[in-house]
Amino acid sequence: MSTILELQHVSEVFGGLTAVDDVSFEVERGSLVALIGPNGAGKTTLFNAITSVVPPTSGRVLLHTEQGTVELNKKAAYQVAKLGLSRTFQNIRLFADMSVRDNVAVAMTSSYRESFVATMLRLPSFYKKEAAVRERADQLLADFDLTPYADTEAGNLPYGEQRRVEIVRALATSPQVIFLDEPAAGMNPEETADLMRLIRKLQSDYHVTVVLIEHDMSLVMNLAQRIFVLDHGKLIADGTPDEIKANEEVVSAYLGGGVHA
Ligand SMILES: Nc1ncnc2c1ncn2[C@@H]1O[C@H](COP(=O)(O)OP(=O)(O)OP(=O)(O)O)[C@@H](O)[C@H]1O
Repeated sequence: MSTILELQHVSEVFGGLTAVDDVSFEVERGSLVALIGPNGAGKTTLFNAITSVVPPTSGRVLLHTEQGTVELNKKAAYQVAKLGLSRTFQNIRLFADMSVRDNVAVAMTSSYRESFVATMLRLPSFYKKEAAVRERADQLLADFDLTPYADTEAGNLPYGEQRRVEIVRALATSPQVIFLDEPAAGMNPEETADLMRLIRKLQSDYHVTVVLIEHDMSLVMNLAQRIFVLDHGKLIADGTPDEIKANEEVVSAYLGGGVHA
């Protein structure tokens, strides 16, 4: 196994508040890991720091690829996305008035970029690329049982389906790492079970490294191979689900008596 993502002493300071405090850890290529911790622990802030949405105040975020190592903290968010990191947000950010297919296709346009001239003149290559984008979007929708909704406006879908579309859209750019911010929030048990199958598929069929923030401990303990625990911005534990469940500091900071795994 090799490391794909490495955080070295990452901190994020907002005015007088240290939201992420000297966090270092490594994520193995192809693994499925979770970031957990109480409300306000700094989980979303850390996602924002890794993906350069809000670059870290200090520390380094390294992406190790076959071509070499890239320092993500020196890149803009769009460059980080191009390097193969994609994410979903706590609040769903689909284009509500666009069809499900178009939501997925739009995400792909950056990887299938056609020249301005070819687009304006509608040259044959433009139509070829358009067809390729549509074909791949439809393939992804089929893989994730979303074909019946392909022509539905995304905003009209039930909540759980919208979340699934968002994850499939994040996958459309063929990322190396996907970051999911509370994917099970607001889902009923049936939707959560579907979501767990979807997340497993990202790893098993698409070989994507998955990093997720989640408060649903049953989902986390069942899915994650490794768990990182944040509390007040600090990494207080890092281990397998069994190690985390047995960690007294984690139990008193976060899990309490309520781990239903
Ligand atoms: N842009 C910002 N400016 C100032 N403070 C911020 C900013 N973003 C986050 N914070 C603060 O940083 C801390 C960490 O917030 P963050 O949203 O990362 O926590 P979280 O672990 O994701 O919480 P939750 O589980 O509730 O989503 C909080 O105290 C929050 O108020």
